Parts: sequence; C-alpha cells; structure tokens
Amino acid sequence: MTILDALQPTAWVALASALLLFIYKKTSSSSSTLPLPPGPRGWEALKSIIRGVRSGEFHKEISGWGKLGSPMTCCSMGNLNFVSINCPELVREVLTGRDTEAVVNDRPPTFLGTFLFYGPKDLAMASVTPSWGVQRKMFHSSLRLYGDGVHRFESTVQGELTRLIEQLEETDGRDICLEDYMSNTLLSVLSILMTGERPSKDSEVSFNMRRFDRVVSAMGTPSVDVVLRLFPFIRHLPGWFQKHCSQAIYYRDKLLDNLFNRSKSTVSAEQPRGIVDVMLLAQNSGSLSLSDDHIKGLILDVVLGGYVTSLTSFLSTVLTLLNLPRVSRAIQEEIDRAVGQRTPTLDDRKNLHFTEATLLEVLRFMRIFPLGLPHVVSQDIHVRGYRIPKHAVIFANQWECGRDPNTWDKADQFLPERFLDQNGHLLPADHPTRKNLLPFGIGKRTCPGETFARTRLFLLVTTLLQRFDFLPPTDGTVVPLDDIPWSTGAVLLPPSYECRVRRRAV
Ligand code: HEM
Repeated sequence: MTILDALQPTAWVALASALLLFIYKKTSSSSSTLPLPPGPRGWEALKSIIRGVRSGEFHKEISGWGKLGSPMTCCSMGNLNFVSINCPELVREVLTGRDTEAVVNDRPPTFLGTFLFYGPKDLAMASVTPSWGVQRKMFHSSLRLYGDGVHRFESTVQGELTRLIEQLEETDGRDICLEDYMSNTLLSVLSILMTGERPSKDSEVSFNMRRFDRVVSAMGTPSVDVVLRLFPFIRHLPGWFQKHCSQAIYYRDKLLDNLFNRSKSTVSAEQPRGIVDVMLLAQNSGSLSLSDDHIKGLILDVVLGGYVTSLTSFLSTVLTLLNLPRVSRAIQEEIDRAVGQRTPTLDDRKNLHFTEATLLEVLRFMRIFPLGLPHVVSQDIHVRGYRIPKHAVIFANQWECGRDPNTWDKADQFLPERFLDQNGHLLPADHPTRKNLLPFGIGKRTCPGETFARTRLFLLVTTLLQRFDFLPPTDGTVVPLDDIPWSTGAVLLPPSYECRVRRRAV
C-alpha cells in the first residue's frame, strides 16, 4: 500500500474543506440581515462533513444538524452551504413555490458530471436548459409507458418473471440469497427494454451494468465530488481516487459499446428494438437536436436509475414481509380475491388497494434514496425567515421527510393503512396524506422513472406473492426493520439476506 493509498477520501475532504473555510474567512460578506437556517458552522461544519465521509452515511450526519425537528437546517463552511429540507410541506414550498421554483431547480456543477457524463450531457446532472428540456421529453417517449408501450413493458417483465418463477421453484424451499435471483431478473428486463435483446446468463452487458453502477455509487457522494473538483489532479495519483476514476471510465465505455455503438450501427427505422433505437431514430429524424453524447448520457441515466433503485425497492419489500407476515397474508388474500389464478396485470392496480398502499408505505418507511439528487440555488432566496444563499446546495431530505413526526402519525411504524380510507380504498393521489409522500421528488426535476419503477415493482410483488410464500431462513434470523444495516452510497441497499421461497398451496 502506498502513502497515497493511506490518504483515503477522508483526508482529502479535510484538506478541501480547510481550503474552502480559509477562502471564506477572507472573502465572505452578505448584504442580507436574515440568518442562515440553524446548523453547524465553520470548523464544526468541517468536522461534521468529515464524520459523514468517514461513516459513509452522509444522510445520518445531516439529520443531526440543527435542533431536532427543525424543518430546515444548514451546514455552512465558507462559500459552501449545504441546506437540508426536512419536512415534505417545506420541500413542496421551496421546490415548487411561485417565488422560488425558477431559481432552485438547477444542479450543482459536479466533477462526476463533467468527467463521466460528457459535460454533463445527461439528464440527471445537467441544469435546466433548452437541451435538458429536449432530453426529458426524449426520456419519457423512449420509456413509452403509455398506449402499446404498457403492454410491451408488461410482457417483457412477465416473460422474465416466468423464468424467475422456474428458478425459484427449483430452490425447493432451501435457504437462498434473494438478491442474486432478483439482480439477474432486473438486469435482464433493463437490457431487453434498452436493446430488445435478452442477455445470456453471465453476459457481459449485465456484468458491466452492475460494475458501472457500483463504482458511480461510491463516487457519487457530495464529499468525494468536492475533493475531485478542488484537486482534479488526484485522479492521476495512485490511490482510491485513481482506482475509482479509471474503473468508472472503463465500465462506462464497455457498457456504451454494448448498448450504444452496436445499436447505432444496426438501427433500422422499420423495427426499433428498444429504448436506444427510439433515441437513435429521433436523432436521425432531426426532430430533436440530440448529439451522440446526449444519447449516451440518457442511456447511462436509465441504467443508473433503473437498476439499483428497483433492486433495493424489491429487497426492502420482501424484508418487510418477512418481518410482518400479517401484511404478506393480507396482500395474498387480496390477490386471491381480485385476480385469482391468472397472471396479474397493471390493470389490477385499481382493485389491489392494500397491495398498492403497502408499496407506498415501503417507499415512505425505507427511504432508499435518502438525499435524492442535489439542487443548487442560482440567487439568494428567503424562506420562512431564513436566507438560503446563492450557490447553496439543497437536499430534499427523504431520510427526514419520510419519518417526520409532524407529518406522519406513528411515523416509525410500518402501517399501509395510512394510505387507505375507511372503506379500505386507496386514497386518491391528491389527498393530503399522499401529497406528503415525495420519494421521487417534486416539481421540475421530479423523477421521470417513477411510473417505470412503480409499475415494475407492482408486477414483481403481485406475481411472486400470488405463487409463493416468502419465509425466514431455516435458522429463523431476519434483519429487523427498525435496525437495518444499510449499505453506504447514494442509494441504500439492505444487507444481502437469506430467505426461503415456498410454492403456495392452491
Ligand atoms: C424506487 C425507485 C426510484 C426512486 C425512489 C427515485 C427517486 C428519484 C429522486 C428523488 C430523484 C431526484 C428528484 C429531484 O432532483 O428533485 C430522481 C431523479 C431521476 N430519476 Fe429516479 N427514482 C427511482 C427510479 C428511477 C428509475 C427506474 C429511473 C429510470 C428508468 C430513474 C431515473 C431518474 C432520472 C433520469 C432522474 C433525473 C431527473 C432530472 O434531473 O431531471 N429513476 N429519482
């Protein structure tokens, strides 16, 4: 191990932060008399950021800022201000408010965006510009989750589920690691939707998707990014940063070779095979001005958005069911009543109220994307007597919003019933309780993959619970819901756990 290996991200963050603090002391001044939201300042802020990096759980560190229960907190260190919005009502007010919406929906410049996403030329990392608008439109139309696209999506997912069911039946009630099975199914669905091709077992494309996702997740935290922006040369020095930067480029290019270059040379207007062809044909028609880099950026967004979020949503749902058999039974009874033995379809959503409520409650309770994606403020704004300065980075903090005791009754309990009315029907989307659930964000930058994510999860959960009971492993140990040792990174994954899958008696 070299000396530079020993200087892991923590040391570089300390150096970057000290530099910023120094610059701030020399240059800072503000004409506004309003205070910043409460939270750590100066050296305290620096220590907090270092703790966040060291633990890898930035979201938990942020939750400790300011007074317990404060709806908005700010960690201020020089010109570097991180603002956390901790209750859904305030997230809505800031991100969609008449006076603020136009100045809070850009993204902060990031090393990752410039280095890995061509500038950035993808959708998730770029600020709001006309070409960002074109890409959002393209993203929606290429996913095609409307009209015929819904049936295509349904039959792709169902096809892969049929294979998964066969594999699960072969396990014959043994202890299995569910993640291995699910990961392959989700990567297959993604690959088919992108290129029309089903990857073979252990295929290169699935491997590259998984590796790319992992390395970006490790690099995609605010603190690692700050270091790389201030000291870009460190990616050339032996150590953690060099290793991650070179792996990220390597797997990105391998993946794009699989998904972009091959499609570009074989695309045909008569028969678009998947999302990538739809993008390429739009580019060829000239109806939208999209460069190759824009399309590559969108492909990377679909891979990053579409894989790990779905994997963790499914694994969290099954973990919940292992802990709460009553919820599992209620879903199965509802499916037996409303669907019977035929394969569930997306049309069944309107009759599966408890199932839908459970999937919403998983999103609230688990908070798998705890800080979402950062926003940046393009001019000073005033919110509830506080100042949020220009260039501040804002997080719509899901970790706090999902369990805010002023918003949710019995916030720490898993209660699907909170999303049902007294007749057991799902509350309408415009009901105040539903409006407080913001796992996909809100406003201009709201997640464009929400329908994709929710419909896929619905089909997975209903199809599998119709056929199988999910049971604790033979030694009976189940990770408890109130103490999940989540993975570190931007999107949280529960620990790899074992369970048994048993065919239901019909
Ligand atoms: C349970 C699953 C998912 C959750 C919880 C989730 C959550 C989020 C959140 C919180 C944001 C940031 C919103 C903001 O900036 O205010 C976001 C953005 C985004 N998501 Fe998702 N997402 C999920 C699944 C997906 C899927 C399946 C895709 C792609 C197929 C996707 C693609 C994107 C993209 C491209 C953006 C950036 C949008 C923009 O910046 O304009 N997401 N997501």
